[in-house]
Amino acid sequence: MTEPLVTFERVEKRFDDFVAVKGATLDIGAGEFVAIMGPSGCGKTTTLRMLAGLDAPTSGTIRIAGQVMNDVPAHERDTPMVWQSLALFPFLNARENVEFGLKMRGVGVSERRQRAMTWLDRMEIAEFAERNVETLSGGQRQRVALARALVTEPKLLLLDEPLSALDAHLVIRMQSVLSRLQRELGITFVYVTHSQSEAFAMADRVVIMSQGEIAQVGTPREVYRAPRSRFVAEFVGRNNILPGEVVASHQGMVSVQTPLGTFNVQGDAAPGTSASIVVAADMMQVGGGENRLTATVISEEFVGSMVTAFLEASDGTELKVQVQERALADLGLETGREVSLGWNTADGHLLVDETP
Ligand SMILES: Nc1ncnc2c1ncn2[C@@H]1O[C@H](COP(=O)(O)OP(=O)(O)OP(=O)(O)O)[C@@H](O)[C@H]1O
Repeated sequence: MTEPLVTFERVEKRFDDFVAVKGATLDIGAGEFVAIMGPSGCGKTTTLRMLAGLDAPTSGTIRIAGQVMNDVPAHERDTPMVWQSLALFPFLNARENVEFGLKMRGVGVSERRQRAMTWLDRMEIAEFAERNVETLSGGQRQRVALARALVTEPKLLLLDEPLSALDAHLVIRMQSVLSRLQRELGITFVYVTHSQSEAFAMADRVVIMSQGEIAQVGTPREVYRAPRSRFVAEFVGRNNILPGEVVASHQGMVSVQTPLGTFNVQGDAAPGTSASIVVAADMMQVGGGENRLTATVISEEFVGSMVTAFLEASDGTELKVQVQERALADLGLETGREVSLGWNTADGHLLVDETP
């Protein structure tokens, strides 16, 4: 990582007796796009609000560019926040909304007008500059909000579910706008979202939170292919999780005995250890693979050109296989059919149970 722009050191936030964020330790590099994700109530927004200066940590230290920020109020920071509800001024037009932050900083009329227009142009909405924001579409308003946040050229932009009110097709469009903008400007983005696809599509690294704690930090690929806990394995993507016990261990390879059979996986754990094998749905094969089991097709879910087939093994374990829609018939993945599933040992991931 480049020199961290943001550091959280054992940050805790309490609301009376309730601990919303616990012991958060995290570095965010300058120019990084970091997504914070996790289930509702896990502490994502509280983490972002502490970065914005809207909430102060109860303990621990937050630094931005090396400076301790714990008690620096929002208006003395250069950390604008964009969120779903936008908070544009309804009585101002698009340009005036964008100019607002510059006006507050005492930038003169002609300079602020010119800077606002530059940003509206960059966001491809210059033609709507003089329109009242109430008359703009959701996507156009979101671009005004982004232009307003970026016109002061901050080093750090905070985004809280900024696309959640938009239609699906606009979300995809805005994702590419945001990604391009972030790369071109080299601004650090911290982006809170419920949506795994949004986080994975844009972020360099994702932070997965659970009940106020950081469960894992890594690239989308790392958290998807090598989840560190059952929580992360279940939260991220369509993983098959086969719990069991290590029965043999030899030179970086272990055998895990599960109710569905004994399977090999790369890793290290002593015999007797409780562990699971995690296999991503797109690594599961129909009628192939070094580790095999049988299961019955229960249902199918279509997402674009991909299909996820849900199956049930003899002991009731739910399994998932992701395949191309056009391969579905050839693979015989029809509801009610019993099929052989398998995966190659190198495609499995060992998850040693956390000690309670
Ligand atoms: N001002 C407050 N007073 C009391 N409790 C609060 C306050 N703000 C947040 N909380 C609690 O802290 C927890 C974390 O809230 P937070 O808004 O950070 O969650 P989140 O992960 O962003 O959730 P969501 O995805 O639903 O927005 C929640 O249980 C919430 O009720």
